[in-house]
Amino acid sequence: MTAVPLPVGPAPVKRVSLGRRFLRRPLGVAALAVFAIVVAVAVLAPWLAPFDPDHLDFALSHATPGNGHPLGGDSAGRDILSRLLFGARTTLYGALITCLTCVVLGVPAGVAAGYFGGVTDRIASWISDALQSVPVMIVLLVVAAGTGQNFAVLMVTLGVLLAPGHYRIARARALTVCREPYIDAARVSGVTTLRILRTHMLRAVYAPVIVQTALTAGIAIGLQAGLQFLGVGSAATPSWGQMMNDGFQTMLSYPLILLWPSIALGLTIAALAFIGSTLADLVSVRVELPTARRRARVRRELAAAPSALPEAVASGTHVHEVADSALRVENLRVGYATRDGVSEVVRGVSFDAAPGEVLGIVGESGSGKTQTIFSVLDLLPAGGTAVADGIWVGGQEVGKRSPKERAALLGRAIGYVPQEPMTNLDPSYAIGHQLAEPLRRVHGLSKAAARQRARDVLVRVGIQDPDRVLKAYPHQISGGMAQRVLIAGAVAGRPSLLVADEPTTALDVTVQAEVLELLRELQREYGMALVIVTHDFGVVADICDRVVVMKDGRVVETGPVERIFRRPEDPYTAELIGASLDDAACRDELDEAWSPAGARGEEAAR
Ligand SMILES: Nc1ncnc2c1ncn2[C@@H]1O[C@H](COP(=O)(O)OP(=O)(O)OP(=O)(O)O)[C@@H](O)[C@H]1O
Repeated sequence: MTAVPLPVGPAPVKRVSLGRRFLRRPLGVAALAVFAIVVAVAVLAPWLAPFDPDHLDFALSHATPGNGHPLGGDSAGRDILSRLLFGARTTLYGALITCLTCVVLGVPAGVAAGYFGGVTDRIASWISDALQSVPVMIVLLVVAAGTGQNFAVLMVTLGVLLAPGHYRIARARALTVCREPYIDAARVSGVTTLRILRTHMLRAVYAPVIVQTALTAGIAIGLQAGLQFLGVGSAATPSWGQMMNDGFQTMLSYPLILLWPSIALGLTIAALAFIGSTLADLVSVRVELPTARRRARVRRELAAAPSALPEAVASGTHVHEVADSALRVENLRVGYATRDGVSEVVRGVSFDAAPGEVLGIVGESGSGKTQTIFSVLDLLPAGGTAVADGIWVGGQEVGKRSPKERAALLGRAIGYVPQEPMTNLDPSYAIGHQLAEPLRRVHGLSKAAARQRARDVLVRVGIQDPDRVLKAYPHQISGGMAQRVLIAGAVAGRPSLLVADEPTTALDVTVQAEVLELLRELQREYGMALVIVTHDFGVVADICDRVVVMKDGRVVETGPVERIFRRPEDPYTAELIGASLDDAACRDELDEAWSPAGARGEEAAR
């Protein structure tokens, strides 16, 4: 076989900052522009205002727009535009005090409660719950009465009352993050608690806190205007709430006086709400999905890439006729849209597997094994695009079918065993439910029949006490048992093709051997084709008949296991075998096992 020249690795996918992603949302940008104008107006009010906002001119009382007063005059004879511009200052100043108070009190308390838990969490959560049950407006009126209507104190009080919003968000995020393995890693490497809180935890909460702050600012502005409308605050300081109060009293005869501050207030609150919701969208979806146009471009570029098929076929990539294959993949390409074009992660991969055959797809981390398999299953992550000359399952072309039709193959024609047993079982449901539910939904079995089939299949995969396991939750069984459960789920529907993605990586050595043996037994018993993805040539040696070696998204070599071990044609394959089987004793055993007189015999070697 001729070695395929290796391409350079795929271009790294650039991470786009939150700010830049925000600027791609038209609604968010419009809201930000409105808010920026309000801020600019507030800062530049002394220069922009045509008149002193407190200057009284009785001739201007209830004046309609015109005569140098674009928005007219209020009931006391003051220029409405000037008061509106200065009112923006009061409004934003109040919102700023409230938001700062929320952040300063709520975020550290939430992070500490989530990280330390126990008494800290209980006390902080109790205070937060107590604050939430307080009637905000009444407390503000009492504080206004007690402090001589001090505006700053009122806004700080409002911040204290709204701080539970920030607290809850920071606590929830901290609770999730503090269980992450990288936090444990930081702890064991001697990083101080203060540093972990400052770096990892605050970094994790900052995005949702920004969202919450934008929403809180809107709420604070609304409540502040409500207080001013009720007459709280100094009459000497222009504010939108006071202006609304003035307009409200003359609403029927001079409606414009009420209209201007209402528009200013409405626009500012709406802008903050849209900024908040756009940020919330961006924070919850960290990876931006390419638009339909970019996706179509990726598809075109992948399709236009030169085909690797003729050489691959010539070198024995396909050894079965289409009709005789359980799985056949021809010239598969997978790409992701990047800012500079397309990052191609699978580049013209072709292989096939016959019923009853075990095919290993082997390669180092990042070589494209999982992307290849996920393309077959139509489970590529959002943003990934697969293009192929053909994908056949059981002799039927499925690559051009709709996503719904592809999904219908899973659990019926194709079974799938994932890499991480624990994370693939839902902790909220008992094992029995998780096994029986797909049998009922996909195969239409009755509840009792599905449960019986689930029990039978658990027995078949070697679970000693199936009745206990059926009732158990995932955290009550070991990793090895969980993998057996997933294998049971994958074969329960009697698929003709079983795909296993690194099924032993998360298990210890003894359990690995048992799981491989089980897969081999089931594959023989049900006559399935088994496609097993692995980075380990030891696994290939254990159970595979043929192997596809991948690197940088391409097939570098393919052939029967015996031949590949004896005479790897590509230096990369030799290197990979050496890295996996560096124990001389093991190698000797393999050599012996694959001697012409060995168990599998010369006949199987091609
Ligand atoms: N969502 C994604 N967006 C962009 N590139 C991706 C994405 N997922 C995977 N890739 C890239 O695709 C390439 C192949 O990844 P793949 O997961 O198939 O590797 P692998 O051979 O299965 O390795 P491993 O065993 O470590 O999972 C890698 O370079 C990876 O960075």
